[in-house]
Amino acid sequence: MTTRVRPSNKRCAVIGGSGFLGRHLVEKLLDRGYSVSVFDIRQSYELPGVAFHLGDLCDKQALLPAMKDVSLVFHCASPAPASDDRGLFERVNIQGTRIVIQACIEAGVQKLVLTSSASVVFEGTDIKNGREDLPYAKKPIDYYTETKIEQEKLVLEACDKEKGLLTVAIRPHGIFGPRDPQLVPILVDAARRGKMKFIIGDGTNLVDFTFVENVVHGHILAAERLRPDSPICGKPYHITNDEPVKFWDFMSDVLVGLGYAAPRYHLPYALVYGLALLLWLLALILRPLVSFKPTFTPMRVALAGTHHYYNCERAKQDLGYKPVVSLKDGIARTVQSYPHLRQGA
Ligand SMILES: NC(=O)C1=CN([C@@H]2O[C@H](COP(=O)(O)OP(=O)(O)OC[C@H]3O[C@@H](n4cnc5c(N)ncnc54)[C@H](O)[C@@H]3O)[C@@H](O)[C@H]2O)C=CC1
Ligand SMILES: CC(C)CCC[C@@H](C)[C@H]1CC[C@H]2C3=C(CC[C@]12C)[C@@]1(C)CCC(=O)C[C@@H]1CC3
Repeated sequence: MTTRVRPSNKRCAVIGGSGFLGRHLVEKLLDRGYSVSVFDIRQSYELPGVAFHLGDLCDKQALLPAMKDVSLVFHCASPAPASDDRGLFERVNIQGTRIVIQACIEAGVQKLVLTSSASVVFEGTDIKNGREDLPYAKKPIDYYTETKIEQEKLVLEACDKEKGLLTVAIRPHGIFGPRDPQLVPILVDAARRGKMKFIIGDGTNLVDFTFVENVVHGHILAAERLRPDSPICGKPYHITNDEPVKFWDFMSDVLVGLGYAAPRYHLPYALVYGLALLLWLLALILRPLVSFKPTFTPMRVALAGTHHYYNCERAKQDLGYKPVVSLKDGIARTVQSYPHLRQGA
């Protein structure tokens, strides 16, 4: 049996702690002896040692009690990219993040760790071994990305040693793992509708998929290394599995692991992208009358048909980061965790 020690400087808050990444982060923080307040619009589980505070992060008065006596805040809340709701993304990711920063300053929080995204530099064209000094996307592909860029800028600019708030941004890419509500469920839904027979493009494009425990590891290292004299203050860090993989090999491994056929037939990338763009426009125009959500959005098609993998040397150097779970083990553990999504279940 392990005894949990809870020193007072190990009090932290996780905004978005009911979500996929947030809950994995909370579980690891508890293991490491932290006491945790979760702030979220919903409560998705119960755990001893976790105090839940329900509310919208755009409401400072609701946030402040969750930050009481807390020295470290993780901000990993965001509307899901699939919501494609510009107003919601702007309100939560931009205005809400301003409020999170104000609340941290008011509550005397010393460290703020943001979950950003490697996609802040992605414009739909190849990124090979991209480093953190790539410029932000000038033409972000969707509202999610557009507002993640602004969110990251706000948090990094808020790093102020004089005011006593230190900040850092973690940029994960393609997070996957048990309980993910996005990648595997969307993939399986597409397979069940017969839409996963096709490979978009020639199928050789390399991408990063990052097992959730590696992302958590990167966040905790960043939090623990964030000190006034450390080089990480106000900087973004790529956190990946450091094992770029062919997008369609990864999809096939997950599909086959769950009992579905791997995609086989090739479709030209430009054709599928064009169709996805048309469908997206149609959905936008018809939104007041009918609501439909295309599976193949321009963002998903771009992610499926281009190279996008990132260099995480900076995290290795400054944070001492090294993935703790390999891609192979991560895929096996993920597949095993979705018995209800198996073919025929
Ligand atoms: N899933 C992925 O592949 C990647 C995710 N990210 C980032 O990681 C973070 C976590 O993502 P996931 O865990 O995948 O998403 P998730 O949807 O599972 O979790 C997000 C959480 O934020 C909460 N939330 C949303 N709006 C809120 C509001 N107004 N006030 C309070 N709570 C609110 C939700 O209720 C949810 O529990 C997000 O910031 C996302 O942008 C970055 C790169 C890749
Ligand atoms: C229908 C198929 C072409 C694709 C099915 C799988 C996709 C749902 C996922 C493949 C890459 C994923 C991804 C994200 C969401 C889920 C995928 C599109 C993000 C957009 C999530 C938020 C981010 O910050 C970046 C991610 C990049 C990879």
